[in-house]
Amino acid sequence: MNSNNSTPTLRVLDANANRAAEGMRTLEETARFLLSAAELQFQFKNLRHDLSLAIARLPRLELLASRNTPDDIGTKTSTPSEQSRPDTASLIASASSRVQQALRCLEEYGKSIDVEFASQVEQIRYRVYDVTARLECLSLTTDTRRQRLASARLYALIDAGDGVDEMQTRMKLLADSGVGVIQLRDRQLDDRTLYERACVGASVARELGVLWIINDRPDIAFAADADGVHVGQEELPVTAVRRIVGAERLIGLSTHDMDQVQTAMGSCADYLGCGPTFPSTTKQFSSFAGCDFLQSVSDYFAQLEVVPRPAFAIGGITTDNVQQVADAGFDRIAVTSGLAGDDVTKAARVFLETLKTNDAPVAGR
Ligand SMILES: Cc1ncc(COP(=O)(O)OP(=O)(O)O)c(N)n1
Ligand SMILES: Cc1ncsc1CCOP(=O)(O)O
Ligand SMILES: [Mg+2]
Repeated sequence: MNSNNSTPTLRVLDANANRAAEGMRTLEETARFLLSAAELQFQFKNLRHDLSLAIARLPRLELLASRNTPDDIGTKTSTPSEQSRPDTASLIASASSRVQQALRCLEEYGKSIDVEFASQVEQIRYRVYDVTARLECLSLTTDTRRQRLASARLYALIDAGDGVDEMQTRMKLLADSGVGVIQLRDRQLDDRTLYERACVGASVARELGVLWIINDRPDIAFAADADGVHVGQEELPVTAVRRIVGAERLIGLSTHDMDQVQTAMGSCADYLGCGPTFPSTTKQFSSFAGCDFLQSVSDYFAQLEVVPRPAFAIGGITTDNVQQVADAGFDRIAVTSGLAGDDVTKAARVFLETLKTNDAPVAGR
């Protein structure tokens, strides 16, 4: 091919090499900063590197000389969907499709210039299929966790019970009764047993379709592939917890006053525990934030311009006093003993019915 004939081909190659590299960089940054997916980030980095090696086979000077951006009619056209990127999953899907299309163009047009170049690009394209699918799956799982959290009204805290079977039976009963989130809170277990129970619970929770949260221990939540971790004000700060558990897992944070709630709203916590509301048989307290605190949280959330985080009232909540929680504007609760008795199904029904009939402005929507 003489140089005049090859100029349009080189323009296609130049434009698509840039498009593919830009798209890969977008996906790499998404893996790194939004999803904390180190292995996928590494894969995209390798792909970018291998693409540059393949491009290096093309005549660089001629490629640059063929570039004519001002006259490129394609730079002036964009579709409405290019202007809006609603969520991470759509951003990934759109960047993946751009990269794949660009690689296909490189492959087809590259054949006329260098067959080995086309074959290297083909291999890169296959790897891109795999890595982008994994990234998209990861982001969809992440979004699903937050969506499931947003629709949860009942959150149960359990200990590990007398054995795996008992824990599993309890989890099933809770899930069947309408509980959306279950937390493993057991301060008696050694680390090894806690980890093993966390692993079993993670797989049981997946089957039951409930979220599985580990109390206090981001390391165990991550290692056991739980859905998240819950931490208190005296434990690791949520920024440090986020570094351990990654972007896709949920982080819950306990709050006891309005300063803590406001700080939490500026943090990367996914949900709040608000309390203690009433005296509890599960944990001793010398003072109580009470329903006044819950009411202040509801009032504060109602005047926010941003969407508040889901907030669960906690501490001594029973079927006898849950109406007071609802009256304070909450429609989410986290409960241990109130869902540990013989008739869990009945208690859960009363809780859900009381919270549902709440007409007051609701915290966390
Ligand atoms: C949903 C939820 N809210 C609050 C807590 C309490 O956490 P913390 O203050 O760290 O106290 P301990 O549970 O660690 O004793 C919670 N666990 N879950
Ligand atoms: C862990 C915790 N943090 C505040 S209250 C509480 C205990 C919740 O259990 P219960 O519902 O039995 O009071
Ligand atoms: Mg704690």
